[in-house]
Amino acid sequence: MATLSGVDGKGIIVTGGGGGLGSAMAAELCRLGARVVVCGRTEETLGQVAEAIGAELGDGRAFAVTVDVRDPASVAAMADRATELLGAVDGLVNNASGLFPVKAEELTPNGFDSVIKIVLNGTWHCTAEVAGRWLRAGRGGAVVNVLTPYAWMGAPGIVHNASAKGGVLAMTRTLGAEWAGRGVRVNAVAPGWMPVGGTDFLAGDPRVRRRLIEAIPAGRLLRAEETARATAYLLSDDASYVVGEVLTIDGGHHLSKGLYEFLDELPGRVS
Ligand SMILES: CCCCCCCCCCC/C=C/C(=O)SCCNC(=O)CCNC(=O)[C@H](O)C(C)(C)COP(=O)(O)OP(=O)(O)OC[C@H]1O[C@@H](n2cnc3c(N)ncnc32)[C@H](O)[C@@H]1OP(=O)(O)O
Ligand SMILES: NC(=O)C1=CN([C@@H]2O[C@H](COP(=O)(O)OP(=O)(O)OC[C@H]3O[C@@H](n4cnc5c(N)ncnc54)[C@H](OP(=O)(O)O)[C@@H]3O)[C@@H](O)[C@H]2O)C=CC1
Repeated sequence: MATLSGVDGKGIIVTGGGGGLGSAMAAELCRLGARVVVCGRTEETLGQVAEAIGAELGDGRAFAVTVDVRDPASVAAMADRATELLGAVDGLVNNASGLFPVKAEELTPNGFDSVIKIVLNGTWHCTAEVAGRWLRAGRGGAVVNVLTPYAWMGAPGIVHNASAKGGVLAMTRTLGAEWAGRGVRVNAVAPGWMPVGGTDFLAGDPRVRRRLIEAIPAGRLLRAEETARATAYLLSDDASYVVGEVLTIDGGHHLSKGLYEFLDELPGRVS
């Protein structure tokens, strides 16, 4: 019986690997057989993530490397170190991000720039560096960008992050088509809200939590591990014909439109 090839034996870089989703993603990719470099700016949290994975799965599976994705020189140094640690880099997950809720009219130019530099420019710097090495070496690889449905829906209250994610969506489709013929695949996952990491603060407010869950047709929140498994698929050779695609994992949240819940009350409806 044929089995899925998965990420077993692959070397993968996860940016923002010290964060809520990044750390869960790194651990799940390692459980699926990968070896992972978690990178970000904070050495301490990265070390804790690598240590926890080591305690669960054994040494030599996860490594911590510092990087500032806004700085191309720092990204190049991270890629050098990741190659030494992993032997070969087969995949890149662009997960690092920045966000704070703000009314658009109150957002300063520097506030807008601060998020664009991390999310849009940072994704580009990492992709250009890592995929550039694959292209020059004449070998393939897989990039997965972490989006969210508001990359195409928009999100009042976070114009900086929504604009950056929209740019990364265009980057995903553009590079997906530009590099597919040379074995470099670029795809994305678009998870809905997970009560982890940068939006954990929302989870404690019962009004926010209830409103978010009510809008999700699947009727529950997403688990970080589910996003990790979707990412693993796109990184794997099973997805070798998947190019410039966005795998949405949001329980139908972005499709939750219309008046379905009022259907039985509408005049003129024949049941
Ligand atoms: C709220 C709506 C929720 C909808 C829920 C539904 C779905 C949820 C989907 C969630 C998707 C998640 C996306 C994410 O990206 S989560 C990741 C979040 N993680 C982080 O943000 C961690 C990293 N963050 C940071 O590094 C910083 O927060 C920052 C992004 C600001 C970057 O730091 P940096 O050091 O570069 O920036 P500064 O602190 O120097 O500030 C730069 C300018 O930005 C202004 N600023 C900063 N914070 C705020 C704030 N809270 N409100 C307003 N303005 C802010 C700051 O004043 C600086 O501007 P000025 O120089 O002009 O003053
Ligand atoms: N949580 C959620 O519900 C959802 C999250 N997402 C996406 O998932 C991803 C992870 O989010 P989440 O885990 O919630 O957030 P976190 O804040 O926990 O993670 C963000 C990570 O990005 C890193 N980072 C920020 N700036 C830089 C930088 N300049 N260079 C390198 N690393 C940086 C941070 O580390 P450090 O500060 O140490 O550098 C941190 O580890 C994001 O792309 C987000 O948009 C998508 C949908 C829903």
